[in-house]
Amino acid sequence: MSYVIGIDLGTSAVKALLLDKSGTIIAEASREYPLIHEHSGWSEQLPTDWVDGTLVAIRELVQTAGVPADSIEGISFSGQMHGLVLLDESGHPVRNAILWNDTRTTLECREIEQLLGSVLLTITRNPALEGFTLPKILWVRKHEPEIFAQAKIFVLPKDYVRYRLTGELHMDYSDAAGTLLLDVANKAWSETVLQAVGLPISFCPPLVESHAQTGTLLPEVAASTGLTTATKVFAGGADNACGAIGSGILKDGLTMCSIGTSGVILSYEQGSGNDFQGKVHFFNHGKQDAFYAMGVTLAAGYSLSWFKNNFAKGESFDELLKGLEDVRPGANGLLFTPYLVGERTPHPDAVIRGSFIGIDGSHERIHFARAVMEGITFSLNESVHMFRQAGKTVDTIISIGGGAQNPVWLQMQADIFNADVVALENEQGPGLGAAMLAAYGCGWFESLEACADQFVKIASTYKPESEAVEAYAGLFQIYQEVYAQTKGLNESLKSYRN
Ligand SMILES: Nc1ncnc2c1ncn2[C@@H]1O[C@H](COP(=O)(O)OP(=O)(O)O)[C@@H](O)[C@H]1O
Ligand SMILES: O=C(CO)[C@@H](O)[C@H](O)COP(=O)(O)O
Repeated sequence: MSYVIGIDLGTSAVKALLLDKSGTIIAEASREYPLIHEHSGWSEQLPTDWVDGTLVAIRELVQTAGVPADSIEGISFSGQMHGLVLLDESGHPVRNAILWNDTRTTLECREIEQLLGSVLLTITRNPALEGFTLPKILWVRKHEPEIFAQAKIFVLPKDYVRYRLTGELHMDYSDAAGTLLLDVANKAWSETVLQAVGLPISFCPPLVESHAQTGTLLPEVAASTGLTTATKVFAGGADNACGAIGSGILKDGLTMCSIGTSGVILSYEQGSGNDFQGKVHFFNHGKQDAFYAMGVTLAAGYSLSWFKNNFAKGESFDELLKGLEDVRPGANGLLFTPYLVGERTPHPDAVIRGSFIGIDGSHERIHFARAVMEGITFSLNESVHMFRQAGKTVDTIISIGGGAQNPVWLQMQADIFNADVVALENEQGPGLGAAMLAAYGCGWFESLEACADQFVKIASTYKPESEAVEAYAGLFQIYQEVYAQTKGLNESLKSYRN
């Protein structure tokens, strides 16, 4: 038997899956790592934490699986998007990575808009948003010139890990699309954008397809993980592109909901023709020459983790959420907006922060937990709503990510989205997508679609229930008002944040 490994370099943890040729998951391992929030709106991680976590997770995976090392043919990656890793001449990071949910770069976004005007949207298919990579590069250049002077090239999180495993530097199109430096439709670094911001093309790594082989494991990596130097390493993709592959979103009409640290509603696009005018992100897929559009909630799973860490410390999610199904839709009049680190879709706003509206003396912790989950799902519903307004049919949504582990949340998604919500046998779509890229890259299948037929396994479908759909339709309208009503208040509160 032959095997492949999929690594999902998430924001909360790295998760590794080992699968056989039938798409059965043989073993799983994961390692968490911390986020560093030095100031409100800042979010960093240590690139070495990602590498250490990945090596330990692979070692555990290989030991648990107990399969011969030389039967593990390939390995590939899914990675949290947009995070800036600056490398010096010897390939060492010159500072911490600045992550996708770091919103310190509002001024740099305005600068990019001034330099490029409407050309930016035409080339990169996306507006300048704080989370994207280019504004982070400009921020470091402006605020840390001595550190920036040491930087010779930039990569994204999973590219750095892959580099440390193989010694080779590459970036795939699906992740490059989130940098704001890629000509998305033409699949090339944009000389117009690079010139406008004064960066040389040598600052950008070579581009490859997500299923392309980019090397094999270095001897010291093989030794420390229990793999061999013959293990083929494939580029991999952005976590949302890989999530789409891992949930079979490989043709028009299919939609995915992912609740990880962030939350995403993603819709497949066969060509680059559809123009959403920057209202949703438009990126290259991990499937060659395909695309996807998506709306992003910055603090989706993060909002629930924040709630658990502060009000249920030491408890598991299952303990915190016990009795969730006994609270009716609307959490007894309590509404939450998940703007803990600002928001992206539909309100690109780095200053807005979250609210609980309607706190009542009868509310207990479980009402707050339900309100948090409903608020996250309402935020995602804004993206569903936008896609429907753009003429897309959204009647079935494949739900993945840590949030898909709770059946009450899956039913809540069906009721709020008013669509069938499909759960897979394993919620780790990005890791599965990464493993599928390795399986396809190894030549096990003639297409990603053929691989999906074998690997993507549906567990259950949640149907919308009419009474809850009606209740949520009314609550969603109230939810939509909270942003405008709290925007000014949050602007006034900004100077009190540290
Ligand atoms: N048992 C659970 N029930 C509900 N939500 C959960 C559960 N376990 C994890 N989550 C949610 O999933 C999130 C992590 O999802 P994951 O896909 O692993 O994130 P990432 O890829 O960003 O590291 C957590 O922040 C939490 O909100
Ligand atoms: O910024 C985005 C997408 O544009 C995020 O979706 C990141 O890619 C992080 O993903 P998770 O860690 O939440 O999976």
